[in-house]
Amino acid sequence: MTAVLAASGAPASFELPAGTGVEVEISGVSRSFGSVAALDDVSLAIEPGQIAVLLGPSGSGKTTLLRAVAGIETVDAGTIRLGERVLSRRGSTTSADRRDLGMVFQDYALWPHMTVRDNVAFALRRTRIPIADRRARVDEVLGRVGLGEHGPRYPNELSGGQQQRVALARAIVANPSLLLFDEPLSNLDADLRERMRVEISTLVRESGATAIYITHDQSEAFALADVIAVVEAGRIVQVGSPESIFSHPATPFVARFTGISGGSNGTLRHLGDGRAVVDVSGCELWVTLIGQAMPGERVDVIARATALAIVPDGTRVDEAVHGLVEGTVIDSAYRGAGYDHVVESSLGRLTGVRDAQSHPRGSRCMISVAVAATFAFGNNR
Ligand SMILES: Nc1ncnc2c1ncn2[C@@H]1O[C@H](COP(=O)(O)OP(=O)(O)OP(=O)(O)O)[C@@H](O)[C@H]1O
Repeated sequence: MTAVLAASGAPASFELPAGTGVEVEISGVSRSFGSVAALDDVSLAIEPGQIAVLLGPSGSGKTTLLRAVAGIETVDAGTIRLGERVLSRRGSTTSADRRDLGMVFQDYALWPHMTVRDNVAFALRRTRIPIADRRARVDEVLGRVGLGEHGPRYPNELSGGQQQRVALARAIVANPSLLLFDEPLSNLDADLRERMRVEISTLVRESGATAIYITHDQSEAFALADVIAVVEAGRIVQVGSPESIFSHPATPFVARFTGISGGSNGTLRHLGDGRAVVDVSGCELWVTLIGQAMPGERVDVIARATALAIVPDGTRVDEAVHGLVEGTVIDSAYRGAGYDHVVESSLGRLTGVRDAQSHPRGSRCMISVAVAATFAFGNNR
């Protein structure tokens, strides 16, 4: 497969043989540390070649799950199968170096006393690639990540982004069937993070490997994933495509963790087809209903920022598509393509409310609220 590098340095082409991604099946996995249940009956199936992102807050169990898949952590219950082989079960763990995987860590984890070339070559020590061919393979992959000239250097002579590229080269050099990423971008600044995210996505997809990637950054998760698993307190609470999680978050936690503008409590008035009318502080709105609720019940109402826009007074809307709420502008911030406002409204304090023009602090405004991106959750959610 021919690929063109997008990293720093001159563009070049390289031939990388595509590996074959492995199917990953995690079934009923639990792992406790003392009284802390880091993983509680976790199941997840990942198809060959997919990028699965584990998205969750700090302490939710993402790293423990990734380490269990890598064979660095044992499991108390359940199984982890990679392809045909069950590699983890209670009392039995196949070690990481016999799992045909590459790993990229947040802190790069490079050997400081080895050159860049030797760090990458280290991953080939157990492969069948003839020793005489290894140097060429290492240089090819270093070129692929934009570090063709950096082989003789030591890690402390490289920037953070370059060190992470070395780690990436080391992870892919042996063409593993599974790649694991433990928050690989969190030590990089915002601009570099976005570029490296694109490079990782391109490299992983070209390699053909299956990948599991953990992050607590929802925009990174949405940009990278074929499938997202949202992790909360040791459990996977929703699995789906980025689109399905965005449009149908299973719980208020998932909605909040995947980006909201604001929300409030309301009372459900009428039920429609997957939709409902809610009364929020005296204002009636059509919303998307998640789960079950009956008229008269209290519901959590949450709006994504994409649901909201400031509209001129007197705007007429189709209530089945958009509702209207009134609010007072608290703040206005210039965002290049327009302005984001913070507005106090009957739907609570809303952030990221867009308009092409700025509205002064303290002014009244009308906000249109898209039904498709505003959710009501019944009490059972
Ligand atoms: N070796 C350990 N000994 C004791 N407790 C642990 C150990 N490893 C993890 N834990 C606990 O298990 C829970 C899950 O931790 P884990 O590191 O998997 O979460 P995480 O979602 O990866 O968090 P972060 O994003 O902060 O890395 C936490 O409560 C953590 O304190």
